[in-house]
Amino acid sequence: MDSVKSDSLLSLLNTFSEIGKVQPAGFTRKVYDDQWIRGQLEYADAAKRFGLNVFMDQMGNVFAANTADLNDQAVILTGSHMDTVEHGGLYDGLYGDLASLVAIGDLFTTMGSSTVPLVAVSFSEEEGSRFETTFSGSKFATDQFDRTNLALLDEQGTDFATAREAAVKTLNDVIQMRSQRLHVKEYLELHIEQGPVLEAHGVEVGVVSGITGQMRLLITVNGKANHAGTTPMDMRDDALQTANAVMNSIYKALHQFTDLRFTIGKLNVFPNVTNVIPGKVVFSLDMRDLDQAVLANALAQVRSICAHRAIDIDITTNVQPSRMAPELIATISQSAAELNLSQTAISSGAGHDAQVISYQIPTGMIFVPSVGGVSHSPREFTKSKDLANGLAVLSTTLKKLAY
Ligand SMILES: NC(=O)NC(NC(N)=O)C(=O)[O-]
Ligand SMILES: [Zn+2]
Ligand SMILES: [Zn+2]
Repeated sequence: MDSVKSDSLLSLLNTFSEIGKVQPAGFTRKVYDDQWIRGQLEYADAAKRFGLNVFMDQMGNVFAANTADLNDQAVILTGSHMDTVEHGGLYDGLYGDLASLVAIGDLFTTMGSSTVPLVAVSFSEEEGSRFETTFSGSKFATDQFDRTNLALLDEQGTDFATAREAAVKTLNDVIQMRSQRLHVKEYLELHIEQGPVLEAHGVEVGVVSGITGQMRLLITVNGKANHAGTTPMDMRDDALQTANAVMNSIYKALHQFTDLRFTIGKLNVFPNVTNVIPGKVVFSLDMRDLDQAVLANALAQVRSICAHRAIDIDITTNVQPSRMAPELIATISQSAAELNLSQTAISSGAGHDAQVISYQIPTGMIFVPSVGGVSHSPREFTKSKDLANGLAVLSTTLKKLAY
């Protein structure tokens, strides 16, 4: 595999190792914040250096095409997301984001225009780390975005619409707006595995077969805030005590499922003061399974645990499991074989833009190993050799599909 491509990728990753860097370690680029804007601008600059044609949409998704003249043509789209979780790693999203750009830029430099136009994309948001909505970039690009999400507030009380407008305006000073939706024929996404399977089996490339369904709930337990010293124990309505009982029942009930993965990862206590009985508790519940019926059953159990109490359940994410397109699985697999890389079929327990896009457009995904299976952590790491392998598979696949 040629080193020019992987050198460009490593040098771009190096540039981005300053964008959104936080102390003591890791990266935080939440959608529309200053570091996110910096990232999208840097992405656009890199795309221009490759001679690609850069444009954006109203959501702040940034695109780079290998032709200036797209019109209505069906294109092949490839990319990932610019946003991170709070204190995330360098590679989640950004790897596929930058590798797509390098792959298309390099093919354009060495082979010129393609028969089917190639477009790289840096999606605005996938993680749901600023607002309680996920995949808003890829959903917008495929007309699946629910506009009621524009009213969602972040923790500082800024709404989605206002944050978006300001960021998009800044980007639009240097990136041209294209209001016409792209006509996408096929979508490809390269991503780190974020789990331990490839490394454990000593396999270089994962050809993704499907992506788990995902349901995220916000559960609000209501009680009555009152004085910690004067309110007798049998006369209080302590929201945290109720939440604690409910969480324990949820752990117990959901542990009965065989494959379900569930996490209570967020807990907010109000007013969160030592000498005040908690008046309200909000906690998250993230549930994943490849079988939608299992998720529906788990949800029913959670609802029954919460019934007859002052509890509200808000479903903030509900994405169906998805299958990658057989013909793209075959092409990716063939590319890996031609490059003499070891490969395996793998399903994804993480959600991806590829997931929501696959509901509408034939989609394929490529994974490379994550050291120690660590992700959503500053300790996330993928070796340069594996980064280069993934890029080579993506590039070979794009060449087969578009030239
Ligand atoms: N690739 C990801 O880390 N995705 C994450 N984010 C979404 N939106 O699924 C997740 O939680 O799995
Ligand atoms: Zn992630
Ligand atoms: Zn990701």
